[in-house]
Amino acid sequence: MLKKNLLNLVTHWCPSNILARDGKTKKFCLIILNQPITHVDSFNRLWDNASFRFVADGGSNRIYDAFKHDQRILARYIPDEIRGDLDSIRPEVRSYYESKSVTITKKTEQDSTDFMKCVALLKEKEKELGQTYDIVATPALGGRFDQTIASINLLYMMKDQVERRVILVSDENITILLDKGAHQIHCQSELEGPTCGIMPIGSPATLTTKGLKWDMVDLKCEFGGMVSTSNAIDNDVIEIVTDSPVVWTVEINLK
Ligand SMILES: Nc1ncnc2c1ncn2[C@@H]1O[C@H](COP(=O)(O)OP(=O)(O)OP(=O)(O)O)[C@@H](O)[C@H]1O
Ligand SMILES: Cc1ncc(C[n+]2csc(CCO)c2C)c(N)n1
Repeated sequence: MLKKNLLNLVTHWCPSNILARDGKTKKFCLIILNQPITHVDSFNRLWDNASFRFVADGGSNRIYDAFKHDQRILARYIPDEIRGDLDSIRPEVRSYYESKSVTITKKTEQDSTDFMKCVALLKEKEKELGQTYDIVATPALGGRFDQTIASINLLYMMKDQVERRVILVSDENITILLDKGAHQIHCQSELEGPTCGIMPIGSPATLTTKGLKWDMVDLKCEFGGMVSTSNAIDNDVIEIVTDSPVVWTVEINLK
């Protein structure tokens, strides 16, 4: 390891496990957001690897539209629950999932997005089950910029929940938040890479890394100065030490 934090703790990550075909990933709850499902292969892998599948309001239209060409295929993608303010789900989509006995719950608070309402739903389920699940949300990022920032903000809101991880999966990327401290990211070349980025979105961060094409040594990164974009994985294990939370993103590359 390059450097260690005061407690000598290193956080280990292998986020691309969620896309593995062998289902070796830790249990997670998949939350489907309202963006087009274009990469069906990665969507299928996430669906199959998930323990629960919750849909944020208009995300239901996206599943329906992606698979409606074949009723048998459509019937393979029945979520556990649809939740949100329900201003986006189309009537025929609602009827379809109601006919499949899916619980559809309306929540109208005006301070939380429908993505956040699905996170609240998971917390309710966890209380019942006495177990915590990681969260994988897809298709996340892209589309409306305010929604994209709301999803990144959710990573920051959840960062102190040390028992769970939150992973955003967009068409081309896996994105997570690394809290201040030392991290090892285990990369799988059959699932991800080569391009990656480390972005100090919440505040400036001083970074030391090992395993990247452009490594950093005590380098201050900040908006208005250096932000490590278009970097590349150069080793199976990436080591990162940061004094503030940073966003890690890596390109999906299924082989
Ligand atoms: N245009 C978009 N770009 C990126 N993400 C989106 C977009 N629209 C929706 N989402 C994500 O999908 C979730 C469900 O979307 P929904 O169908 O409720 O649309 P919305 O009513 O515009 O969203 P919200 O009510 O959460 O502001 C949102 O909470 C957000 O995380
Ligand atoms: C300061 C502030 N800015 C924006 C909103 C609006 N808003 C944020 S999340 C949400 C729910 C969307 O379904 C809405 C309407 C707010 N409440 N407070």
